[in-house]
Amino acid sequence: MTLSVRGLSVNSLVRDVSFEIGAGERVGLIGESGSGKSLTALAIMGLLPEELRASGSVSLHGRELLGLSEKDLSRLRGDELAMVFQEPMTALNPAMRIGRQVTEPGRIHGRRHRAEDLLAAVGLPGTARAYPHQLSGGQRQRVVLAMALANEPSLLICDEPTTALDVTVQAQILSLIKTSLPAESALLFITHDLAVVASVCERVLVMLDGEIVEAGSTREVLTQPKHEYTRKLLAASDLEARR
Ligand SMILES: Nc1ncnc2c1ncn2[C@@H]1O[C@H](COP(=O)(O)OP(=O)(O)OP(=O)(O)O)[C@@H](O)[C@H]1O
Repeated sequence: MTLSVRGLSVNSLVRDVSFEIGAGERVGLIGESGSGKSLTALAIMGLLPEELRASGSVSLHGRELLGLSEKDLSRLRGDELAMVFQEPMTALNPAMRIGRQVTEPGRIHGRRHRAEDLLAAVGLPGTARAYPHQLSGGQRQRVVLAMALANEPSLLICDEPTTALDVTVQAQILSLIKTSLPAESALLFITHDLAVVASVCERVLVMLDGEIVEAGSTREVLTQPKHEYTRKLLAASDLEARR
């Protein structure tokens, strides 16, 4: 199993969360704002703010991550573990050329990549000498994806990666995630958009008030939701209208 989360709690904000993601599996995590999706992701990455504490177990290929030293965690991040956030500028250095930024994760982890190759793979040939402010929001998110995927992570976590982008660009980024993620990588995709889950994920977890209240195949959960909260989420979405 690539990722195994067992009884994960973050203070009392996330409670007793358990799920697994196998190699190549794409799993959605949905739920309303404040339900604990981001804290779950940050706990897996070892990036919780100092005042919060995770308990339970998070293991990657059988190796326990909770309690690892910052040094060991930073060795995993950008290599085995990668994360893409909603706002690409949070992951980019405004004063560094794009080409150098995309090769940085490789350099840190002792691998050499050509910036041009990484950028071409995300549809941005010829941009290596640009600075982030010279790119559009969608192009910046492509750069972040190029960085996240450079070392072919075992697990990629995307936290609302398209929410800050306009609709046409959202579709391009989603299709890029689907096509450029290595076949063996596990994906945890956080979104509030059920149409996105339907297009990207084969399984989905539904979070409410810090707990997972429903889990199953995307088809099952979106067509025959068991939990009342999932039914409400579906009723409130325009998923049918977009089909
Ligand atoms: N550093 C913190 N200290 C205390 N409470 C926090 C902290 N960070 C987040 N919370 C609270 O934890 C709960 C879960 O937050 P989280 O960001 O995981 O929600 P979310 O489901 O990702 O929401 P969104 O979709 O808005 O990002 C919220 O009630 C939030 O206010």
